Amino acid sequence: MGNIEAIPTVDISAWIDTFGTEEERQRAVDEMRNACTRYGFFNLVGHGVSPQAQRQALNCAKLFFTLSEQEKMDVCISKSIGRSFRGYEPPGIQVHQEGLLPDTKECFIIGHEVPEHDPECGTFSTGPNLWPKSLPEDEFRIPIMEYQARMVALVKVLLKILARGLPKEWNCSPDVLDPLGESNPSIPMRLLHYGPQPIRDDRQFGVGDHTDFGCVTILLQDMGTEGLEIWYPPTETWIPVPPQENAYVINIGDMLQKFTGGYYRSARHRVVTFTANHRYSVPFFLNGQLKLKCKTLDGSGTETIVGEHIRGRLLETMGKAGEKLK
Ligand SMILES: O=C(O)CCC(=O)C(=O)O
Ligand SMILES: [Fe+2]
Repeated sequence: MGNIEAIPTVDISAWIDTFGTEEERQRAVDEMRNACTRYGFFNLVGHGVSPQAQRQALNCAKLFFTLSEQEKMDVCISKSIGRSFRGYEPPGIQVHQEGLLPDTKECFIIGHEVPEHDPECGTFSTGPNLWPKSLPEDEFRIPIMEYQARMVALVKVLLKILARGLPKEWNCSPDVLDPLGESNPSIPMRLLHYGPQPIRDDRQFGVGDHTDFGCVTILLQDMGTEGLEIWYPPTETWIPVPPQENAYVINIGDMLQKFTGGYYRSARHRVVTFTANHRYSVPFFLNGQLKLKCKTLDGSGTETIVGEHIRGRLLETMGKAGEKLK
């Protein structure tokens, strides 16, 4: 077996530009299927999101983490309504594996904006976002919500391509994955910051070895801040996934792996931060429509309710800070 050193790159410009030919669109389907059945990860290019929009999202992350401890704690997750799970999560909360220390990352979580008067407000992952008072709207809230809308549009295209890549013999409709991204799906986006960790400790990571809980993750990494690695079982090695200019890293999560009976892989990954550098990244997670009942598409019959699956997985990692989700 050859030396596997990099995840594949998939170009979806034929699905974004109206002049893409059928042959080019099918090529993107085939490439994405290969990437998702084999690695569960790929670099995405030709996605149509401008470099300016990407830079602005990262700048919002950098801006948030210039706030003082007090300003960050003013929008702490514990202040979000019910189980809506929005706002600032301090470092040292999530633990992904027994024996590992809690993640060093700190993050700010933004979801679908649901007003307080909505009857669903306060249910899991559903409610108003928390916005820091000291950050001007046009530098923070507005660009973030614009970027979120871009991510929703992009993930809908990815669902179309992934649906077309499913095995022919399953006879799935080309729209079979669409409901995951419809009717106000759960779409947490995390502005992430990893502080430097100059002293190496094999139990301490930026984010410890884990799989994502939801369906599809669209990850934006800041150039020059390496650290993401994915586990590749055939060679039993960690493959580094360095940031690429203007690209995204896409990965499949546990919910889509379940829905497709394991056809698309939810791969283990982690963020190694044994460096003196800061790292910023912005993952957008399509968890899916929380009430949706997903019966395994291969016909084997197992049914999973998206919201129950996601909340259960989150609770496993949140320790005491997860009390509010119970
Ligand atoms: O920061 C990253 O590159 C990845 C973070 C991650 O894996 C996650 O938040 O699930
Ligand atoms: Fe992840």
